Amino acid sequence: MFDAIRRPFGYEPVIRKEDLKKKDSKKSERAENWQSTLLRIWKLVDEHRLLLMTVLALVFVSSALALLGPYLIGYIIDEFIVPQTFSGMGTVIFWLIAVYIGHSVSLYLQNYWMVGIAQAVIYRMRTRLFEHLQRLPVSFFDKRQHGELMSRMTNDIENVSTTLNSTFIQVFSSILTLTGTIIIMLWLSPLLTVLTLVIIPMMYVAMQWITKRTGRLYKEQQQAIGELNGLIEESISGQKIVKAFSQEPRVMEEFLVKSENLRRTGFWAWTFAGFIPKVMNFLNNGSFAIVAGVGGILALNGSISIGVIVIFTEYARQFTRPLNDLANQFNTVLSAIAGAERVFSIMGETEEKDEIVLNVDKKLHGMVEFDDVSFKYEGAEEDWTIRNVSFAVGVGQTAALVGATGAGKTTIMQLLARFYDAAEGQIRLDGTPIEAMPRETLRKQIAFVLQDPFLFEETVRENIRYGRLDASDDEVVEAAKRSNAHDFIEALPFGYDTVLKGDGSMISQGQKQLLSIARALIADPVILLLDEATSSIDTVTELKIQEALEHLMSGRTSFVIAHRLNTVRQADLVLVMEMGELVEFGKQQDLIDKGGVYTAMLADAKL
Ligand SMILES: Nc1ncnc2c1ncn2[C@@H]1O[C@H](COP(=O)(O)OP(=O)(O)OP(=O)(O)O)[C@@H](O)[C@H]1O
Repeated sequence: MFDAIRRPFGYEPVIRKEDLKKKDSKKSERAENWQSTLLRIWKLVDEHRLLLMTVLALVFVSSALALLGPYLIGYIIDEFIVPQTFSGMGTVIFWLIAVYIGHSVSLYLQNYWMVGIAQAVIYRMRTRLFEHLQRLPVSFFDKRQHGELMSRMTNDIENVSTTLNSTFIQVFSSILTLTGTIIIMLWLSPLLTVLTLVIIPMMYVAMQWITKRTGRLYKEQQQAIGELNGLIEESISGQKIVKAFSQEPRVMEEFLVKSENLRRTGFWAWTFAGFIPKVMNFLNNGSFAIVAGVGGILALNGSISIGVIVIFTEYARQFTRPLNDLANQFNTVLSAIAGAERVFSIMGETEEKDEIVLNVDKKLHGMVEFDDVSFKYEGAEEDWTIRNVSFAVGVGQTAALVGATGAGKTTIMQLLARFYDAAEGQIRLDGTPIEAMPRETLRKQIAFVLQDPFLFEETVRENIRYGRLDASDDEVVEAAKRSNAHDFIEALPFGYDTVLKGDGSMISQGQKQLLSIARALIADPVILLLDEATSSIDTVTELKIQEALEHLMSGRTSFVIAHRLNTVRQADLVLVMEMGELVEFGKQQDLIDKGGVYTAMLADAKL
């Protein structure tokens, strides 16, 4: 595992046989996606058609001027310098200067407008991706590392941005310059043209060899970056857990493995990419030597002029430069297309949609019914996570969910909030199936108070207001008072304006709970989903939380994942879960009288 440390420069090719097989089997799929990815990028760019046409016209002008420059130099040599007659040379030099100035101005303008188009396109892409992420179901986030998604939002979009900013113009101008150069060269000397073009097949073979490797390596490198970012993100956000379990060496070990993987893929990707200009330069110089040598002999014969040799050597240089550019840009384009492909694939993920939507404008009261509900998480090994669960909780009642860990208590709550949809059966709120309600309507009726509530890096005030964004400052304070959070908030350095850093790590677990109760209070939901804290909180805070919860729960239908006997005692109903099934359901006293699973749990002191 620590090979990377022992063998810091022990580079070896990363392409293993099994990887080759894996990638090859995906080849056809990749090619298909490429076309549609390019088409989708094009559609975004095409929205700026007029400006794009202007840019293309300017590229045309600048390419033509780039060809005209060397031609005028050759003309000056042949017409004025060789015959030593200088009259009229000033005018041609004036035009030569004008050509170069025109060339620069058109380059500047095309760049200015293209960057404008590129930034607008990237802005839209980023916004659409982010909007789409907001609408994706919870199950989508279950399957992906946060770092990987971050990488889509940042690296991949950035790669597309680079390509659009500069590569697009370069590719187009390279193609124009190449075509123009070949036409003028053929017109001046077909023989020298053939000699100049001899290098093209060589370049092609070299390019093929290199790009075959770099494309694959770039993809591997992007993947390695995503994995490493994921690990870094996890280890920073879970930093306390890492420390609490003294897992620093393991995290370091994992980091080293992933970092080593990135070093290896990065090394080979950049090494192969770095070959391209070197090989091109070598071939370029060879071609230059051939043109100069053979051109010299032809000039001695008198079959061509000195000016033509100068034009050819200039063109030979200008000729390989666009080829060089094309080769260089190839990698950027490859990684941009691969990035765009990944971005579009996320955009292609199915959003949470409200299919059969009834307009629920009546005031909801909070009667919850589960009717033979079964559900299984995607990729879960068991047949069912929740199986044939049926129960009814009346308006304003409190139901305590009890059961061993993994029994399915949280899943029941997540199904009720429609984070996931039941596979079978029906969940109803006030008699209306929840699938028939817009998710937003449903979720506005529900508030969560979790064990470890998520707080944003915002002021205390805004964290509470998160429950209902249009709540006034007075309402925020009122909610804080009713949830016993007001006193501790007032004692914070800036009171309600104190910014909570790093997910509220500066306040205690109990205080976090109080804030989350205030947030739920301000949302004024019909249904409450609570996960009772298991962590030990000091008695005073515990009492404050209890009191705040009583305020919060009064008059609302509440589901509590109960960890304390006292909570179950106070509940109207108890749901006993065992391996995804509702094994007992009823009043606590009735369950005790029955002497079943719940009684056994009490006897085993599981509560
Ligand atoms: N996102 C998920 N993807 C796949 N399986 C999951 C997912 N979330 C939970 N599970 C599995 O579903 C089962 C029920 O989990 P659930 O969280 O509902 O249990 P729980 O009773 O709330 O447990 P706990 O008291 O530990 O919170 C468990 O086996 C769990 O591993």
